[in-house]
Amino acid sequence: MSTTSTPAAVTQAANERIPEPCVVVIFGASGDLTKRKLLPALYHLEQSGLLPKDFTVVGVARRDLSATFAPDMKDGILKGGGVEAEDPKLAPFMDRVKYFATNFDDDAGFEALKAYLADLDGQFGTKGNRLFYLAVAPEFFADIIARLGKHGMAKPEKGASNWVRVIIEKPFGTDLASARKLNDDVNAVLSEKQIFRIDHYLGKETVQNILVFRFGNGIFEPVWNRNFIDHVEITAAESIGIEGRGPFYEQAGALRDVLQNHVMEVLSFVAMEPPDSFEAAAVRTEKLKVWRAIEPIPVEDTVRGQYGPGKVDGKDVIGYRQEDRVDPESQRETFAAAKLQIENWRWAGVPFYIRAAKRLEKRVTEVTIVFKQPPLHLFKSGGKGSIEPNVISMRIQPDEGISLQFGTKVPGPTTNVAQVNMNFSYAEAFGKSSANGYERLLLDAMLGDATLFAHRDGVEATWALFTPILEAWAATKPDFPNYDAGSWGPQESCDLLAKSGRSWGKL
Ligand SMILES: NC(=O)C1=CN([C@@H]2O[C@H](COP(=O)(O)OP(=O)(O)OC[C@H]3O[C@@H](n4cnc5c(N)ncnc54)[C@H](OP(=O)(O)O)[C@@H]3O)[C@@H](O)[C@H]2O)C=CC1
Ligand SMILES: O=C1O[C@H](COP(=O)(O)O)[C@@H](O)[C@H](O)[C@H]1O
Repeated sequence: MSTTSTPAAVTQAANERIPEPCVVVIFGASGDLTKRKLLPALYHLEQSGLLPKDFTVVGVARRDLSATFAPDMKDGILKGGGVEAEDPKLAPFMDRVKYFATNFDDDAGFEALKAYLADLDGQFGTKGNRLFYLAVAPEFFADIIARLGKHGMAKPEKGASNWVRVIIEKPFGTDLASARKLNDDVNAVLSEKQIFRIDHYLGKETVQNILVFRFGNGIFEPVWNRNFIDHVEITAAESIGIEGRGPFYEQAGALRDVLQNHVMEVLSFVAMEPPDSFEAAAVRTEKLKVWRAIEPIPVEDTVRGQYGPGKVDGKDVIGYRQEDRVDPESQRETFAAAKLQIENWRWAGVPFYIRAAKRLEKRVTEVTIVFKQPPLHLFKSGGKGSIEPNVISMRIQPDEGISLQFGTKVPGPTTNVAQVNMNFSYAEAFGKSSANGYERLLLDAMLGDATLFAHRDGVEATWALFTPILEAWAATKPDFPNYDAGSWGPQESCDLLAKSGRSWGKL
C-alpha cells in the first residue's frame, strides 16, 4: 500500500509543538526505566528539534553517581539505537544532563534539591518550570509528592507564571482501595491538572492510530457497532518471561501488570464514542463512559494461568516457579484473560475478549475486530473457507499496521472463495520509527497536554472492575502451572470463546 502523507510533512506538523523552557527532574535516575527509555526518549526529542532551547534534565537517586551518571545515560542512548556516538547534538545534550543525590525520605536533601533547581534556572534560563517524573517503585509515589509539597516545590510560586507538573509511573495502585488512597494522597498536594499518570501504551503510535482509523476516516465508523461486529479480541502477548523482576511480579501478576492498564486503555480507544474534540477532558470523558458501561465480570468469564517449563524460539526455558526470587509454590498468574460485556447502545451483546500474558509463543499485541457473517451464504458450493468472517486486525506491535481480511473468488470456472488480506504496514509506508512511546508522552507533559494520560476517575473505574476478580482468585487455589512456556496459554482460555462457538484468531 502506498501513502500520500510524507514523513517530512509529519515532522513539520510536529515541529509546531515546542514546550516552554523547563527542567525535567527524574526521581529514580539510576533505575532501568530512566536509562533504557526516558533518557533515550528525551534525546530523540532533542534530535527532532522538539525540546526547548532552554532545557535541563536532573536525575535524582540515593547513591552519589555524579561522576558516572551522564556517561551511563549516554551509553543507554547509544544502545537504544538510532544514534551515532559522533552525532553533533549528543555532546551539547549531555552537557545538560545533571545528577543530584538524595534519599527520598531526606528533608534536607529536598531542601538542597530546591536550591539546586533554582540555581539551574539561573544557568539555563528554565524559568522555574518543572516536570517531575516519578520513575520509582510505587511505594515512593505519595512520599515524594508529599515532600515536594512540604518543601515548596509542588506549586508555582504565588503570582508567578511558571508551572509544575508530575508524571507518575505505573502501577497506580494494586486494587481499588489502594488506587483511591493514592489518588487522595496525590490530590492533597497537587491539582488534577498537574498530574500525569503515565501508561506508555498510550504513547504508542499504533494505539493512537486506533482513534485516527476510526474517527479520521468516513468508512469504518458506520460499521463499528453491534449491528456489524460479532466480537472483539485484544491480545497483549509477550514471549519474554519476567526478566529478573521476580519480587515485583510476585506482587503484581498479569492482571495488575498489563490487563488492568495497557489492555483497558486500548479497549477504551476501540470502544469509545467520538469525543467532541481531541482534548483531554473530552477524550477522558468518553473513555470513562466505556469503562463504566462494562458489566461486572463474572469470575467464570475469567481465566488465569501460570507458565511451566517449555520452549520459546526453539530454546528451553524454565517455568515461572523456577525463576529467581519466585516462590516455588507461587500462585501468581502470568496469564490473565476475561470476557467483557459493554452494556451500551453501541456494544450491547458484543463480547470483548481480552488477554495478557508472559511466555507465550510470540510477542504480539493486536486488536482483532471480527465482523458478522453476511445474512445469506450465496456461495455454498465454495467449499472450505467460503464463510469466514471479515476481520480487521490492528497490529499494535511488532510489524505495526492494519489489515483487512475478506473473501475473494478463486480464479477458475467454479465459485470458490478464498480469504485474502489487504495490508497496511507502518514500516513500508513511513519507514522505521525509533519512537518508544515515552517520547510523545514526555513531550505532551511538557506541553501540559493530558489527553494521552490517565485520569483519577478512569484508574478507579478499571480497578473497580478487576478488584472483585483479584479477590475471587485469591480465595481459591489454582492448579498451576497450567500452560507450557511457548504455547498460547491454558486450555481454559480457548474454552472461554469456545462456549459461544468462537475461537481466538491466529496471530
Ligand atoms: N523498567 C521498565 O521497563 C518499566 C518500569 N515501570 C515503572 O517505573 C518505575 C521505576 O522502574 P525501574 O526503573 O525499573 O526501577 P528500578 O528498581 O530499576 O529503579 C529504582 C530507582 O529508585 C531509586 N531509589 C530506590 N529507593 C530510593 C530511596 N530510598 N531514595 C532514593 N532513591 C531511591 C534507585 O536509586 P539507587 O540506585 O540509588 O538505589 C533507582 O534509581 C516503577 O514504578 C516501574 O513499575 C513501568 C513500565 C516499564
Ligand atoms: O508495563 C509493562 O509493560 C511491558 C510491556 O511493554 P511493551 O511496550 O514492551 O509492550 C511488560 O513487559 C511489563 O511487564 C509491564 O510492567
